Amino acid sequence: MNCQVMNTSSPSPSSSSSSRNPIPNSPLLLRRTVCYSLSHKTDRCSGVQIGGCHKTLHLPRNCCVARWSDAKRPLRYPPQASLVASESKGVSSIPIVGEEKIGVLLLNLGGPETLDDVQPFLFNLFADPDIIRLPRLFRFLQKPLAQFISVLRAPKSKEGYASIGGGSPLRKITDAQAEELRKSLWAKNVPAKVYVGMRYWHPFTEEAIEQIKKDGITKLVVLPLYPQFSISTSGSSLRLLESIFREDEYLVNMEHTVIPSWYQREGYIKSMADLTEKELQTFDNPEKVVIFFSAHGVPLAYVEEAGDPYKAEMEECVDLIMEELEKRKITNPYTLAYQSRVGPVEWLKPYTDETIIDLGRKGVKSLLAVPISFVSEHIETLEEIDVEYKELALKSGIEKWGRVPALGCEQTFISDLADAVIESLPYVGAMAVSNLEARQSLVPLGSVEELLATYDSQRRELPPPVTFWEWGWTKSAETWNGRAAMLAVLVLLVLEVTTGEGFLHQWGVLPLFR
Ligand SMILES: C=CC1=C(C)c2cc3[nH]c(cc4nc(cc5[nH]c(cc1n2)c(C)c5CCC(=O)O)C(CCC(=O)O)=C4C)c(C)c3C=C
Ligand SMILES: [Fe+2]
Repeated sequence: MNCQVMNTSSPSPSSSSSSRNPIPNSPLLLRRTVCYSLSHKTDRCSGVQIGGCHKTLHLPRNCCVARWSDAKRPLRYPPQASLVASESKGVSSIPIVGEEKIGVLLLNLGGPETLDDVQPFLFNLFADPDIIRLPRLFRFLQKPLAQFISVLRAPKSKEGYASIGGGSPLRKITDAQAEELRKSLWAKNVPAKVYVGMRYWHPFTEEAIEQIKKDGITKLVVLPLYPQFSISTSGSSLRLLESIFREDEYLVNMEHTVIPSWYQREGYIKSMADLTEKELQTFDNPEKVVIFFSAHGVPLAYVEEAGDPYKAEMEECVDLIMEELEKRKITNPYTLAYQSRVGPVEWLKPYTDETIIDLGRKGVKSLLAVPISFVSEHIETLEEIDVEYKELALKSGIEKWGRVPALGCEQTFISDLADAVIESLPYVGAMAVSNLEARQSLVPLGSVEELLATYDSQRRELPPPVTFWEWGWTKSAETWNGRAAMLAVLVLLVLEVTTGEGFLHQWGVLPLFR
């Protein structure tokens, strides 16, 4: 990990080119061009489009949209001397530029810090309606269901966390990133305080917001630490923020903007290419290595039914990294697959495990895994990729396995995040910048409410991505077993709630409110 992990208390301040060579028969071959239709088509839509264009995003008329290149014009801030709080003097009061107090809120997932945290962490995760969205009629079952699934999943998850040292490194890494971002902003003459708000574990988003209020922040930039946008990650955190903002007079009046995704930023792409290039050099024949992008999956329905831009952003992100590598005369074969699926429903394909086996079968001997959906080391890089997928690859005939580290506090990356924050400042509180043609992200920069209105506005039901048990020998049998199990448990839960008797009452899970 390239972070100097700090023990800060929290919330802490803080195109296709013919020379490129995708794997033969890889699904990526058919999905080279990311296409999205707005009221104006963008350049990217002029490429070859095979395999179906993903959903149209309908933007609200007054949607706040920023153009990175526009926003790159230098911003005029008062010189360092006019700052009220000077970092070097160790003054702990909040930095003020003019009358404004600038804050940056980093949103992240959070992870259990000890094995005892695992089950309650899982409860928080499964209680999130953006992870399990129950039919309206069954919404009242969200918490008992979350309790049930978390208790059942905890032993398996605990094993994983035990194998990476007894807890998730996420908090420490995110705190360190926050501190580096703060330093970078100050170095660029933008004195801002940086906060960390986690979705499912400490420091919770609510805690960060309390601190932001206490500090009297007047302008807030919300920056999810996920390069690509998904309903299940950034979307979920923004949904939570929306509800917190709506109920609070201070927050309603505080100006803010959101940077919903930033996978297309030059600094991020260059940093990913740098790390990949470096790691390729550890192989005997670097040019023969297959670059294997592995992204965290989401259930297919998120993309196909709810309009999640995640898959499109992921594919475009891979394209951009490969384009950058190509500029450096690196034209290795590459592919993209999705990992970490949970439960019986269909997730984004191709799956990482199946793709590894397939590549082995095709005679690939060297593989470099690139985790691409997350910027910190976490359980899915340290355990799933480094241990499980490596083992699978070696069994499948792959002889040399490598893995690109997560970005962590890599300097170019952090500096670019600071630039993203600075470029977004003119849009804090701004409305109705409607240059759609210039829009470079599939999800526009904007305020929380506007942003959430651009996708998933109907919040349709999503099939639960998890089930309680699986058996059977075929995928289809597992699917139906899972659905039957789900239905059975729902019926049991309904009976419990209506009769006041049953196994959840025996375990003390119900009633929820005593
Ligand atoms: C972009 C990243 C992520 C997406 C998309 C995502 C969707 C998603 N995740 C689950 C279920 C679980 N995720 C778990 C851990 C976890 N997830 C991400 C990132 C994304 N999740 C990270 C970084 C982590 C690890 C945090 C850490 O502690 O290091 C877990 C818990 C671990 C386990 O038991 O496997 C679950 C469960 C779903 C269902 C989902 C989409 C709907
Ligand atoms: Fe996850």
